[in-house]
Parts: sequence; structure tokens; C-alpha cells
Amino acid sequence: MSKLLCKPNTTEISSGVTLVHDVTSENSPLEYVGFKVVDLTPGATYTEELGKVECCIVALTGKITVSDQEVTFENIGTRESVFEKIPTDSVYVSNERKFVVEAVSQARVALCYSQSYQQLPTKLIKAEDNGIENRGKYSNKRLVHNILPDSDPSANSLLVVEVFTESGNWSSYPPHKHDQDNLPHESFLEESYYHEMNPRQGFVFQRVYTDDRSIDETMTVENGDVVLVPAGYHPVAVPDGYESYYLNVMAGPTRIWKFHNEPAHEWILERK
Ligand SMILES: O=C(O)C[C@@H](O)[C@H](O)C(=O)CO
Repeated sequence: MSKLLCKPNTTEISSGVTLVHDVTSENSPLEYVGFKVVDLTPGATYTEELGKVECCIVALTGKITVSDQEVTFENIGTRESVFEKIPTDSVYVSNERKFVVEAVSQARVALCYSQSYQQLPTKLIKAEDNGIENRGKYSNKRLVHNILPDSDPSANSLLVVEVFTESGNWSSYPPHKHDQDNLPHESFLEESYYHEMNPRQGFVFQRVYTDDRSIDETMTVENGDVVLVPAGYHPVAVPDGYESYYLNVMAGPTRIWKFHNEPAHEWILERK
């Protein structure tokens, strides 16, 4: 099994709270990005005290109430399935704060982490505040919801975005990377991909590869899997008949998404 492909590994950590993924710097090749997926039954609560990390809590599905013990955002979350393709609500919580997520309905929540040393205000990122983009043409069409883009100064390190790729299409394509701390040309950002497919028995292929091929893995990715991108290009191919959803978390030394397309494939963008 690839070291970059994480299968769901469900553990009930407290009554009604199931940890589905738990990616940390201790158990993965990622240093800047951490990621969890938590399922909650109605009324169940998940509590966490953050150390030197900030967290973006994304209500993937279902309704939740989120509190940092000073402010509370009640009944947030907008969808029963990510494939409703509408933006959802999220909450940014800064380092050294405690937060509580309570499920109002059955809920799946993504917790996106990165290092952070300077406190910022807790913030509700409303669904309607997501920047929506339709990117690409030909067999490269995808819909993007920008939850925490680099133009939004609400976080110190975290970048969070969700992407829907149409059946038979490609995304993160032509292949691009962001693995050199060499601004203004390229930024260094690690990345995680949390994948879902519609219908759920679908699969996608994701290749992660560096210029020197010290990393070169092509993975068959199934519903609920997480792919880790410590470095390199990371295109996704979606078979005919299936739609793809993924949630990306990116972080690195500088909070700028400046990517570099693989020159051999850049002509794909230049087609009329
Ligand atoms: O295909 C897209 O436009 C999505 C990707 O940019 C994805 O968010 C990513 O690879 C970020 O580096």
C-alpha cells in the first residue's frame, strides 16, 4: 500500500463520535498539514484543545453547532451530501483555543490543521462567502468552492478549498506543483486530498510525482480516502460515469498558492 494513500480507519473515540481519518506529522510525511474526518451522531460532541495549530472546521455534511467557548455558531452546515454541489459553512479557530463541535443532525466534519503561532479571531466562514469558480474546458472541467483562499487573511497558514470534477474529466491538471519555497515563482505548500465519489462505488486515479521521480505513485482512490501530497505534481483523473469531490488543505512556510505547471504539459492550457 502506498504511503500517500490513507484508507478510512474508523474508531469510536467517544459516545457517538467516530474518527475516520487522523493525519498528523507523526504518522505521515506531512510537516505543515494535519487533517481529521469525524462522524457525529445527533447530539454527540467532539472537543479539542488546540496547541500551536490553527483549525478550519468544515461541515462536510449535516448540521453542527461550533463553539470556541466565547462565540457559538449554531446550526451551521448546508447539505446532506457534498454532491448537492452547494457551498457549506466552516469555522476558523486559532491556535491555543478550545473548540466544541456538537452535531445537530448526523454529520461528517473535516478538521483541517496547520502550524500557527499568532492568535487570530475565531471566524464563521459562511457558505455564501465561499468564492465560486468554474475552471477548465474540454475534459478538464471542475467547480471550485474557495473556503479559505490566500486572498482571505483570516488564517495564518491554512488554505482550504473544495473541488468537484465532472465525470470523465481531469482536475489539478495539467499537472502543477508547489514544492519550492521560491517566491514569487513558486511557493512550498504541502497538500491533503479528502476524496468522495458519486455514486460512492466509484474510484478516481491520482498520480503524485516529483521532477526527479523520487516520488512517483499512481493511486486508485476510493470513496472516503485521503491522498497526501508532501511534494510534486498531483493530477486527478475521473472515470466516465462518476463525479468526484475532494477537499484540499494546503499549508507551508508562506501562505501563498503559487503553483508551477509541468512545462511538458502546459500546451494543454493554450488550446483555443
Ligand atoms: O483543478 C483544480 O483547479 C483544483 C486544484 O487546483 C487543487 O485545488 C490543487 O491542486 C491545489 O494545489
